Amino acid sequence: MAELDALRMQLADIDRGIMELVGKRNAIAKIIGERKAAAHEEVVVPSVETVVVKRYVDAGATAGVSAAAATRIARAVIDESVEVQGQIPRHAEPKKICVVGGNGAMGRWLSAFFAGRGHAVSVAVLDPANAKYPVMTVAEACNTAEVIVVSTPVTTATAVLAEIFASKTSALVFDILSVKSPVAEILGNMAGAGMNVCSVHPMFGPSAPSVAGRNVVVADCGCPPAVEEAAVLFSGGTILRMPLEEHDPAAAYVLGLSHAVNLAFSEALVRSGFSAEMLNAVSSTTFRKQVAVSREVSGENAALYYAIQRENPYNDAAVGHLADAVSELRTLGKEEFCERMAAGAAWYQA
Ligand SMILES: O=C(O)C(=O)C[C@]1(C(=O)O)C=C[C@@H](O)C=C1
Repeated sequence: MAELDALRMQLADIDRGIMELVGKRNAIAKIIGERKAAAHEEVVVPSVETVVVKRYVDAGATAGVSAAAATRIARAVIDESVEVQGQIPRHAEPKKICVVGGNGAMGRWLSAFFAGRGHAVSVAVLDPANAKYPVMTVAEACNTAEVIVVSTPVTTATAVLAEIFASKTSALVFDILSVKSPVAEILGNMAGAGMNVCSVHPMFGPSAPSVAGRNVVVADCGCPPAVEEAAVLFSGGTILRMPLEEHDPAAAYVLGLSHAVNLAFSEALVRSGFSAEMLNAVSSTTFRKQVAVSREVSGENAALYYAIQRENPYNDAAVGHLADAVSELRTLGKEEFCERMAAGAAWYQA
């Protein structure tokens, strides 16, 4: 026992040393982050990350650490420096920004995010008593705000955009909907009428600690300068510029399909009659990973997830591929099964 205790104390010393080193690494990452913030550069640099991961794997090989563990450790320290860099305030030219729907989960996230960057944030909300920022109406925002963010559910976004359209405001206007088809026409009409409008989709939820390392789609609906103006507001994130019509076909896979897989997985578990406790006790590696994702998905905003399944017209095809693939899996011969598995592996490699 005494021997084990002594060995554990040695490990404790090493663990503290590792944390000290990670802290030193964070401090350097912070300085790099400050330089990036000043230059409005993205936090994540994938080419550098590849070099860093390789460095860990190579050093691990010399030190007797498996490549898998070295990769996980590399990812953990890189993710940590991305979060550190994400907390660094980015000083943009301060703007008067009104978040319509500022009491919703993403509305609150955006309000805090913009306020944290020194912008003057106001909100247009149905329940002013619960607002955390000064409240104004959409009409007032059209007269006074420099940026109007439509962060309402898809069901009300068109009416809000119509009111903004009618005002002919000169403000930068964008929505943050997960599905763009229902608003594509009005956004195009607004741009056609010379308004400063684009469409943004932060590819993360309201629990994100910062925009660093997270994808933000900034879609062009006919006014390219609006895309650049909106991109600056999200500087530090990984900005993906695309034409608006390309958003929903891709979102059908990165949102619709991946949600459907996880919802169906949870549904199958509910139908199984087994308890979570029982299956977790016998879990395999794949089951454990899948449960972690599906469990998180099952706790998300159901109304939003319903809209993502139903409002994107491209979803049917994406989820249709899933339904076909699952039903065919049950009858495929061995050879075809192996071919399809190989085709899947090749798709990821490409
Ligand atoms: O080299 C940088 O630019 C860093 O910010 C450091 C670092 C790292 O932790 O190694 C972090 C984030 C980048 O994506 C790449 C590398």
